[in-house]
Amino acid sequence: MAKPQGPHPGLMLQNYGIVLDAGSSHTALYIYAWPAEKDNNTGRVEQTHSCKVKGKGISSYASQPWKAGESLTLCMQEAEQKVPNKRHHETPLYLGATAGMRLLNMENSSASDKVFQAVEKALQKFPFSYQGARILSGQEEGAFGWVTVNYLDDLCSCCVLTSMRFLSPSQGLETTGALDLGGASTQISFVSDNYDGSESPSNSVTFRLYGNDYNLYTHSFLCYGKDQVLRLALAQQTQSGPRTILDPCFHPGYTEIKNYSVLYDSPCVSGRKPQGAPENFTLRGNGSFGQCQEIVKSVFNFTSCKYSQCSFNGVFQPLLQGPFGAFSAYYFVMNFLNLTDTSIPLDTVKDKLARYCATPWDEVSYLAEYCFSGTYILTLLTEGYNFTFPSSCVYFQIKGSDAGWTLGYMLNLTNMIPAEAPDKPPLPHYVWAVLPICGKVKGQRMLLNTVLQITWIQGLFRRTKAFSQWRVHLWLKDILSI
Ligand SMILES: O=P(O)(O)OP(=O)(O)OP(=O)(O)OC[C@H]1O[C@@H](n2cnc3c(O)ncnc32)[C@H](O)[C@@H]1O
Ligand SMILES: [Ca+2]
Repeated sequence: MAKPQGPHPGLMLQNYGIVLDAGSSHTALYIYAWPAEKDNNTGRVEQTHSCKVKGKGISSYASQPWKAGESLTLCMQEAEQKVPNKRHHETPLYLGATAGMRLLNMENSSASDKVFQAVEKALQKFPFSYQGARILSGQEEGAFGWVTVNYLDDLCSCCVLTSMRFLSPSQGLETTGALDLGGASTQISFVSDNYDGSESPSNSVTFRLYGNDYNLYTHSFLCYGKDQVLRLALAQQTQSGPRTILDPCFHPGYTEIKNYSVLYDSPCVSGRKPQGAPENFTLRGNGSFGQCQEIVKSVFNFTSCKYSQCSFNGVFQPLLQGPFGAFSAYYFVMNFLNLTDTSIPLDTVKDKLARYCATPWDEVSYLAEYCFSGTYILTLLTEGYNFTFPSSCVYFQIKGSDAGWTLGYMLNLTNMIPAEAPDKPPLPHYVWAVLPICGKVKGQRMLLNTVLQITWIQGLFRRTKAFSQWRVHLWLKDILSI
């Protein structure tokens, strides 16, 4: 007699979840799917589709809020096509806004409310199970980015660190830090063995792993995303209200007329607008990496630190402990500049960047900001966070599914982080590049048992209503096969 056949794998019932990442520079929609038939949602979550919303981020529609809602329509229609009809009503739909809306809310909270009303109205027209739109705190953005990176956790499958990640004699696993560089803010999140969270509780997310308490350190620097930091650097150079500046972060021969009001129209710089400045100034590039780095350094404050150690601006940061996955603009910029090659030492990276910055504008001719952005990233990593290449490991995502806070956010809100070890690899394989060299990782290694389970997220999360229900079971890939 023929054996009864199970369902064809292609016909397996899937559950879906949709998250809209309303960033400062643009909005992106992500669809995630996981097998519906698994008990307790233990199947692996995969990103099945993404859609980049045309136009700028929703915070740019402050003066025409209805357009913020309209801007989402095409991607939402695409989502309607991609999620099977019969799953629409059960598919949760979330929108999380980050630094652009944080800034708008600081500047004009009623404008921010109107944008949210317009967005809600637009999203509720679709047949999904709408679960709300809100601004994420910087800590949430950092912590969910970290959850995503560690959930994906395919980080080292293609790089030299594979064996290093399982170094401990007791077969422990080291978690992976997360570095996110957006347009308006930047996040750093990692677990450091010698950090118990007491020195700076606002940077601490405490969680319990198999009977042991661990602390995630996370900090979000508002105004230190790459677009806002460019404003900070330009504000630095226009304090006397000049008509022309010679900017070393732009290519020789580059010229642009900049409007003072537009430049200073952001809470990151608005308090510093020079009195009596003319309407416009002319920015002329002179392409000097060294001088550019001096300007970029001047937007960091290294003078005050009331803790045992700080990154910058008086913000506590424990001893770095890697590896780290760097995504968003870290990847866009370093990939564009061809600087993700694992074998390039830091000095060579600097030489290459110096040559790029010095390239005349008529030989580059588009995308003027990469000299500035590359210089900012190197300065942020080495001077801001104190990465000591080549003794630290930073990986730039170079392909595969998108890393970011959205997956971690959805896993949390749907109580979906699996309670059992995954039975297949997570999202399609990540490929990461190492910059510049993966060497000895500083600090002790975190020792975990064969199964890593995050249960209660306490500390910061316990203090916020959104997290009062947080119960996470995070199983990291490969652990059972160690
Ligand atoms: O996190 P926040 O600060 O809210 O901002 P965001 O979410 O909009 O920020 P992104 O990571 O999407 O983008 C960061 C920067 O990279 C730029 N960027 C976004 N997508 C890009 C791409 O595909 N190629 C090159 N640059 C990109 C974008 O203009 C921003 O300056
Ligand atoms: Ca972002």
